Amino acid sequence: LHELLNMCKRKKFPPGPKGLPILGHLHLLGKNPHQDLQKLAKKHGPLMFMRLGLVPTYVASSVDLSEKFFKTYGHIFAERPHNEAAHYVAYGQKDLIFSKYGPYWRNLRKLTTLHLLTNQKINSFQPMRKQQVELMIESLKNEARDRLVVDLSAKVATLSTDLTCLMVFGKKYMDEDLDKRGFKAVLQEVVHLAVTPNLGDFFPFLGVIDLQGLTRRLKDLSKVFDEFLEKIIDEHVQSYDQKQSKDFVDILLDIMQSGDTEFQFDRIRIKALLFDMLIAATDTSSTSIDWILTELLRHPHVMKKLQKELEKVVGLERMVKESDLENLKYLDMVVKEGMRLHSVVPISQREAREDCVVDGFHIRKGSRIMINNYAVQRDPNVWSEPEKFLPERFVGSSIDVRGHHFQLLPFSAGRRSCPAVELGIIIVRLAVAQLVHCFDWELPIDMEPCDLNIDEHFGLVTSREKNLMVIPTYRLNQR
Ligand code: HEM
Repeated sequence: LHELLNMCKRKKFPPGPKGLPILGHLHLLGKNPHQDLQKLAKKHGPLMFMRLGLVPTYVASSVDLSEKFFKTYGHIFAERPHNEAAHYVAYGQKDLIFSKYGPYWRNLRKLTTLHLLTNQKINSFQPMRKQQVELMIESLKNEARDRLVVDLSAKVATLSTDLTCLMVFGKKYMDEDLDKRGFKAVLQEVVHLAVTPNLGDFFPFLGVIDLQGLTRRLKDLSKVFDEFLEKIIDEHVQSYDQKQSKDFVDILLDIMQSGDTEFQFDRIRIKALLFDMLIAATDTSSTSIDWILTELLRHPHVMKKLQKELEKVVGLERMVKESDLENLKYLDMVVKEGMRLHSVVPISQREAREDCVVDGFHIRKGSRIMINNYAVQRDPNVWSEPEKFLPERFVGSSIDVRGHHFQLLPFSAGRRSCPAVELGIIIVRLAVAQLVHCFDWELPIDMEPCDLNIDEHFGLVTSREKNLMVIPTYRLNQR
């Protein structure tokens, strides 16, 4: 406390770039803020102070600081920053992703991990995953026969949406089901709006004025979504007794009807959680798969080595099964290395719940913290040749993606990290293994591996800017 009082008096801020009046440092952040912040950190140091509009912001870019913010002082930095959009789309933040840190969030997180994301539940969806991955392979096989250039990003996105819908709702939703704009389009617009920098987030007094018209669009979209979720819940209530296997809606209805929760759990809260599952599960998985395949295409010798491992463990007579995954050690390294170079959530944002001192610098309650996972995963002090795709760096290493190693953060770490790591990892490994095992992949004519574009598009998840276009050739022995 004594140290804190002294700090307050001296107001010692970490170094940082020079800011402008009013805007602060907002003008320094371009379309890929994680890359801009990494460059600035090289100049100003691993802990920087900036002002985004009126919001004091601390940017952490080293492994040491990621451990401090996620773990050592994790209880102080467990809050998500104010987000205008979340208020409208996530039922007044009654969901898990955007809810305020505290007993309500804790109960909801417990409910999610104890009832929806258990190993037993994840295993119960194994036949469904098998079937959906096989459908994707079957459709690619047809295109391979005609030597077509396929939009692999779109295929993987469809797979991911279908897997999510079947797990959460028990059935697939087609484009026209949600609204005339289409299911995927509406989902994407919600996700887009949820991360569009809203002036109200940086200049709270502008929130009410709604200069960008975002609030209008958000209200409109949340209404479309709400009607859709209402319909789904009604359908589930009607077909309640005839169900063999339970999807997430059935499980949540069970919990609501049992009345066993330590907190009020009603229809609004069910809808809020369903909303979360849709936006948290879909693009994260498909984008991770997309990036890993991109790196494999850019590094044909790694692709070959992975195919050799698959030939040895699985053989060319059949497709990959989930039970093979634990024996695919090189696959595990390829997945980790792809996720290290392309974190789909490159910046974890938090808000300080109390005053705190980190590395001798005073951080005031309410300040924003940006942990630049992208910079941490390329920190030259812990990663040699950090810009290179080298799966072999994980040979003999115990580093994994579960949030205990603060240099590798694809699912983030600490209290607000991903509660679905096990599920996410299974989906990513299975899809990558199956695609690499079943096909040889070529780039369209005249394109060398090194020409393959790796430009990023920052959003709620950071994806490839352009879809991945490739030519598959089926490689398993046909019976
Ligand atoms: C490869 C797939 C996935 C990746 C890479 C991923 C990544 C992440 C990351 C990085 C975060 C934390 C963001 C932060 O630090 O602020 C997160 C949070 C979250 N994820 Fe995932 N995720 C994946 C799949 C899933 C799936 C399949 C689900 C649900 C079925 C899910 C549900 C959630 C939820 C609910 C949160 C918020 C937790 C909270 O605030 O307490 N994720 N995810």
